[in-house]
Amino acid sequence: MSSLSKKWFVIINPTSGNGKSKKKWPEIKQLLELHGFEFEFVFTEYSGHSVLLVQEAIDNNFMNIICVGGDGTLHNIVNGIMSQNKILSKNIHVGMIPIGTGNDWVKTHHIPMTIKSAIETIFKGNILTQDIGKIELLNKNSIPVYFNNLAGIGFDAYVANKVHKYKYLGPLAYLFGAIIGLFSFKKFNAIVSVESHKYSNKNLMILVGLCKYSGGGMRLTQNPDPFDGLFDISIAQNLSKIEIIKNLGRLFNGKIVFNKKVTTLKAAAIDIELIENGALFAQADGEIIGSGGFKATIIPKAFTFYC
Ligand SMILES: Nc1ncnc2c1ncn2[C@@H]1O[C@H](COP(=O)(O)OP(=O)(O)OP(=O)(O)O)[C@@H](O)[C@H]1O
Repeated sequence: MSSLSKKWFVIINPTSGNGKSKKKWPEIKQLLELHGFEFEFVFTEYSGHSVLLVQEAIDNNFMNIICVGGDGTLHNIVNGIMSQNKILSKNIHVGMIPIGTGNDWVKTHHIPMTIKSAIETIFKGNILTQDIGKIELLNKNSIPVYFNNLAGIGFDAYVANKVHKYKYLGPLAYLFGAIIGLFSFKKFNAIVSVESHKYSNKNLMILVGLCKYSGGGMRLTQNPDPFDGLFDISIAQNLSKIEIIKNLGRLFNGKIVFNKKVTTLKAAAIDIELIENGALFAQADGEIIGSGGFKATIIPKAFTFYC
C-alpha cells in the first residue's frame, strides 16, 4: 500500500451517530494499527471544531485525513480544506469511516458502511475527485461555506434544524422530523436566477445538489453527478401538506422530481433571493449555515476522497 509512507490525521467526532463514534474508536484505532497506518488522532471538542483541526493539520504538512463521523463532520473537514491556501484542495485526500446518523454522502460513492470495509477501502488507496459547491449568504458579510453533498433553503433546512432532537431514532430521524415539521413550516416567496432565467414562485424548498442522497436517504434532485461541473437543482413549489404526505415514498425513490410542482435544472451557479421571510434557514450538507437567500457556485474537481 502506497499509504504506508503517508502520515494520516484522524478526526473523530465523539457525538456522531448519537455517540457511536466514541464507543467504536478503540476498535477503529486497533484496525488502523493492524493495517499499518501511521497516524495522529484528535477528538473534536465542539461543533465546527473540525474546520480548525484540518487547517492546523494541513499547516503541519498532513495531506491525508480520515473522518470518523457523519455528514456534518465531513462537511466541516471539507470546509477546513477549502478555506486554506497552503495546498491545492484536490491534493488533500480524505478517507471516510461513516459513523453518522444519515450517512448520506457515502451512499452516492458506495463507500462501505461497516468499519472494517471502510478502512480496507482507504487502505487500498483508490481515489476520486468530485466537485464542491461554494455558498455566499446574501444577508451578511459572511465567509463562504463549502458543501460536498447538497445545500438548500426552506423546508429541508427547517427539518435539519429540528432533526438533532430525534437523532436517537437513527436514519428515521429525518423522516420523523419532516413529518413533524410539515405542520409548522410556512412556504416562502423567492426569485431564483439560473443562467438568464428567473423563476418567481411560492416554494416549499429549493435544493442545490451535487450527490444523490440527503435527509437519511431521500432523493430530492433528479440526476446529480458529482463529477460533471454542474449542480442538480430542484425547485419544489407550492406542494400542500396532503400532497407531501401522499408523496412520502417518492421522496425516497427519487420520483418526487416528476411532480408537476417540482422544477429541475442543471447549472453551474444559482442565486436565490427571498422576497419576504429573510430569516428562513439555509443548510449545507445538513448543517445550518445561517439564514436568508444565497448565491451558490460550483468549483469543479476540488475534493479528493478514498473510495
Ligand atoms: N465535540 C462535539 N460536541 C458537540 N457537537 C459536535 C462535536 N464535534 C462535532 N460536533 C457537531 O456534531 C454535529 C453532527 O455531526 P455528524 O453530522 O458527523 O453526526 P450525525 O449528525 O450523527 O450524522 P449525519 O449528519 O450523517 O446524520 C456536527 O454539526 C458537528 O459540528
